[in-house]
Amino acid sequence: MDKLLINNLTKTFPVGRSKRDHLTVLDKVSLSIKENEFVSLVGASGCGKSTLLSIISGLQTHDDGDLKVDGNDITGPGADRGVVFQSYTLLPWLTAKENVEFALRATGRDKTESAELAMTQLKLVGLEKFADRHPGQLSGGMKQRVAIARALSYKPKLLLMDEPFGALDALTRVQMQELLTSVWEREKLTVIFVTHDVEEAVFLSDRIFVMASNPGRIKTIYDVPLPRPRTAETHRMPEFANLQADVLGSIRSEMRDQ
Ligand SMILES: Nc1ncnc2c1ncn2[C@@H]1O[C@H](COP(=O)(O)OP(=O)(O)OP(=O)(O)O)[C@@H](O)[C@H]1O
Repeated sequence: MDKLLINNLTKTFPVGRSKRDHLTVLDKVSLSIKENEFVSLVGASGCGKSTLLSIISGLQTHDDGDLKVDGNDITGPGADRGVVFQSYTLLPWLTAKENVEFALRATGRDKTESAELAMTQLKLVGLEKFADRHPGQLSGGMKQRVAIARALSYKPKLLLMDEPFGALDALTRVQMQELLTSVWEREKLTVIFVTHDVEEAVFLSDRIFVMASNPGRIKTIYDVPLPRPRTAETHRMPEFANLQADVLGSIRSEMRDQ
């Protein structure tokens, strides 16, 4: 069954003073993503990856086309979708646990249930010992783990991630990729992951969607037939390097055509 179905999605932004001047950022984007799939969106800067993710999250509206999660139209943000951005977006005056609790309270859970669920989620990302720390006392990787715990706390089945590991150092990034893969497998999530890092996309994904720019659209879809679980060994497989080169070539050829 399709977890997400998008049909002929179009998005424009007004530019200039006249109402008629607009920039078409996404042009008739159609795609479907199956339950429990891990999909990455890659493409040149400005091709519309974040806009597409933001429309799926319900934080931005679209002009035309249909979007459905589990067969239901997307009309705004909802607890069926969790979102993690590159910037940590934690509330600095709340502890790690309180940040997660805050999101849970917003979905209508009472104080006791929110506190219990928040600790369960922090354990899931290995942060139970840091529950009482404030964001300013946590490393970048830890903050991003809190953001993942928060996004998963109300049990969404579709997780939307926009460059979530972009601000992390290389080693922490690898650790976070492994953490995400294990959470994805355990929680049977469907993930849409925006990244500039093609190696990261190949390592994590079942499929990679390369987007083209001006206007943004899906250019090529690559299957990633690498076995799971993926490990450090996976990076050394010839198929890994070949696929990485193909995806990079597709992005570069698109940039040359612009
Ligand atoms: N609120 C807005 N108003 C006008 N134009 C916008 C707005 N938001 C985004 N755009 C434009 O839409 C296009 C797509 O932007 P978007 O951020 O989705 O691209 P992206 O592929 O995520 O880029 P990057 O990889 O650099 O993050 C860009 O040309 C951008 O300037």
